[in-house]
Amino acid sequence: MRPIIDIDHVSKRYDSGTVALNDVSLQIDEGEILALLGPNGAGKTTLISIICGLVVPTGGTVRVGGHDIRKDWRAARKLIGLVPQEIALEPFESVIDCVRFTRGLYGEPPDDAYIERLLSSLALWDKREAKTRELSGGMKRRVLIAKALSHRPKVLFLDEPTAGVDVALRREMWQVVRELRAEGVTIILTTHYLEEAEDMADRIGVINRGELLLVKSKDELLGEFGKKHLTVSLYEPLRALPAELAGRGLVLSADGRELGYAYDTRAERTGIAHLLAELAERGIAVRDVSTKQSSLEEIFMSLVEEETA
Ligand SMILES: Nc1ncnc2c1ncn2[C@@H]1O[C@H](COP(=O)(O)OP(=O)(O)OP(=O)(O)O)[C@@H](O)[C@H]1O
Repeated sequence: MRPIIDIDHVSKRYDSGTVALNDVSLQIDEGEILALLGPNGAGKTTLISIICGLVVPTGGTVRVGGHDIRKDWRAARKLIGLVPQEIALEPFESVIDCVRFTRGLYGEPPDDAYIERLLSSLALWDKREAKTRELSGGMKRRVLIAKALSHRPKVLFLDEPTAGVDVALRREMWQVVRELRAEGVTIILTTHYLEEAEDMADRIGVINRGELLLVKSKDELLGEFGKKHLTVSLYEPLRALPAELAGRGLVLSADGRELGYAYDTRAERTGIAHLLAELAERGIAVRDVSTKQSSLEEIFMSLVEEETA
């Protein structure tokens, strides 16, 4: 299957000299939800802005639906909707006019039946005649989504759509996103809420300092990096790891009081029973054991820290 978005060796150096993206390549398939994670200033908005034609890359090419975003920008942009980070709406315009207007900007003929369906699906139909300044923050965010979908794009970018939004509303927004995906819209979102990415995304991309560190399916990421950690506290500190226990991935803490062991919960044999038996055999008395599952948050932090180190 041809990807709906093909990002090929894209770089961006702003006039200030900041290198916001360094040789990023990424293919996004039709119908998937991709979450882009990364700390502040990592380059996420720059990447989205390049694909949407708002920022010009200093290197590389981007194709949307096979159309080069620079040479064939009109066709490429028709396929894209963007929900920006900042809420910017005309305060005295009605909801319906504002959505109709955006559709017109894309050169699409009026289609009130579609606009009605769109506003209804976003629970905005009752508010269609309200001026946007009369809306709550959550409603305003939904108007931004309606605007972004007014020309029926195939790809929707959501740049931190739930930043500063309360928990109930966040759930509501995610319901909207799920429904869009069910209709076949490809969704690329940036978020700082890792549980959101864990909950929603099919694939997760991690960006740090302008580099795409990895892109993996969420299950693969959690499976590969999402190990469980066993910590064994010892009665007597060890000076060093006994030679017989070396080479098994055991780590002795600096004070010698704890043995750390990472294991894959999906493995048939985790090796824990064996390990505890061997400790007992060597007369190493165990005071306590605890286990912990690594979350996406820890995986993310370890990737970013590893790269920064
Ligand atoms: N117009 C600009 N001119 C100069 N530098 C910029 C411009 N826009 C962004 N940058 C810089 O590029 C880098 C990447 O910024 P970007 O907004 O893409 O990051 P981000 O990952 O979206 O961050 P956040 O999570 O904070 O939104 C930052 O160092 C930022 O200061």
